[in-house]
Amino acid sequence: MLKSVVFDLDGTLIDSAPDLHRAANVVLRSEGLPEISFEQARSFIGKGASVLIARVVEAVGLQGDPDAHPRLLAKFMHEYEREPALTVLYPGVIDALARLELLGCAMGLCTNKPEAPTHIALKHFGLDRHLRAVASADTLPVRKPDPAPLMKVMQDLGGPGLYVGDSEVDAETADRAGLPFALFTEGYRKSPIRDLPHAYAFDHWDQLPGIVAQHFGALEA
Ligand SMILES: O=C(O)COP(=O)(O)O
Ligand SMILES: [Mg+2]
Repeated sequence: MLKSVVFDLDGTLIDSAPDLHRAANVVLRSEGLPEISFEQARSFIGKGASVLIARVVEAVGLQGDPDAHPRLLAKFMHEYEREPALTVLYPGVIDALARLELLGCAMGLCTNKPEAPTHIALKHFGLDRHLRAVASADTLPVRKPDPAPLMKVMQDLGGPGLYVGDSEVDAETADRAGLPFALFTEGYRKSPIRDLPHAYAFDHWDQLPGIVAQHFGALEA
């Protein structure tokens, strides 16, 4: 039986908040504006770069300036499209992906990070060799929580399966796609675990192969 497993990227496979925070503050400094805190940056992640910069613009009180968003977003993309410097894989990710491969899973990615930095990060961390299909924020005209990118990745893998992510956006996306959701609890969610609809939850990647085996085993039984 087909075992499709699709992952979110930021806050799920990689802890990228430090690089996103750094890039946002490089932009703010270039504008002579006050920097944002790490906690602010972390809370702005989830709906892609454009929304992150909209929140930055609001945080520094520039929402009245119509040029601020496009200008800061262009600077941010320039700053962010480079090799990750402060980003790390969550512990156990590579082992878990190797074990999922042994279980015969077809794996893919559905992220709200734009294509260019997505592919730089996947290659940097050696994740690309495990992922047969990828949808980023700009792959389709719509992005998460619209279910279309997730459904496209599942289709590219051969059929529906499990979505694994860390946020409110991911839980909503899986729900709208009619797919089961596994919540990684150590990412960038803002709500309590119980408020995010999920079939499974895990706080360390060494738990995921067991969850996946149980999920598809139950379907086979
Ligand atoms: O870059 C973002 O805002 C979110 O990215 P993610 O969908 O991989 O969590
Ligand atoms: Mg995420």
